[in-house]
Amino acid sequence: MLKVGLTGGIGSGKSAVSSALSSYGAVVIDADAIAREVVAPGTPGLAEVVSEFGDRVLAADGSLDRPALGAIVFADEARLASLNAIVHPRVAERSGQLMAEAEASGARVVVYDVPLLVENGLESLYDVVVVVDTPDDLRVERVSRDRDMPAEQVRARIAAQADRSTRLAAADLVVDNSGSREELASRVAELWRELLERAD
Ligand SMILES: CC(C)(COP(=O)(O)OP(=O)(O)OC[C@H]1O[C@@H](n2cnc3c(N)ncnc32)[C@H](O)[C@@H]1O)[C@@H](O)C(=O)NCCC(=O)NCCS
Ligand SMILES: Nc1ncnc2c1ncn2[C@@H]1O[C@H](COP(=O)(O)OP(=O)(O)OP(=O)(O)O)[C@@H](O)[C@H]1O
Repeated sequence: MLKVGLTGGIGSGKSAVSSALSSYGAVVIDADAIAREVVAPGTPGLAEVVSEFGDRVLAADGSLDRPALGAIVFADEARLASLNAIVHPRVAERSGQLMAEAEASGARVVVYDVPLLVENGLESLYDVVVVVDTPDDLRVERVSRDRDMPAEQVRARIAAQADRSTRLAAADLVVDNSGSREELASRVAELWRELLERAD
């Protein structure tokens, strides 16, 4: 099984790439989705987050108030490090389980979609590291256009992540997403051919 680490900063287009790879037949594991599961209502992860940050990060229904927590941690490096220390080990454990399940199921290519691959030094866990590369300004424009997130909050997250050259230095393959969605689709088709060759 070929293990692919797919990374890129906020709004680079990882989800678009991983959903196309999934339609070609890759098994996709999504770190952002796992990071939500491990702090779902009733989990020890959520209890730990509340004990660290207080009730102000709980919504009225008892779930995590993600915008409230985001506003705290992306304005303060030390607070972000505390959150990461709670969430990341749980994400690592769960994604390791899912990776093992993919292997047992006979998957040929598994793609781990993870924004913080470079930041967390995870390169050696993968046979191939794919970086989705999109200029910062375009990422700010796309995310603030498509999601309910003001441009300055997107910039705060960019500032909390590896810079472009650091991320590119870790790449075995790069997918340029500075063009249209159609251009991205044809680049992902090429990427899939390349991954299949490497899986043989
Ligand atoms: C702070 C939280 C609650 C904000 O939630 P929100 O729904 O607004 O964002 P979401 O989780 O969908 O993340 C969107 C994007 O923000 C960026 N981002 C998220 N967490 C981090 C982080 N710790 N460091 C840098 N960038 C981050 C990533 O590009 C991610 O794709 C949430 O991001 C979180 O719990 N982060 C810590 C866990 C984490 O590192 N997740 C990333 C993958 S493991
Ligand atoms: N080539 C493109 N042209 C225009 N919009 C795009 C293009 N590629 C992606 N987008 C849009 O940009 C936004 C960010 O893309 P996507 O959600 O795939 O990024 P991501 O890397 O998964 O982000 P995150 O790190 O926040 O999870 C989405 O709203 C998506 O629809």
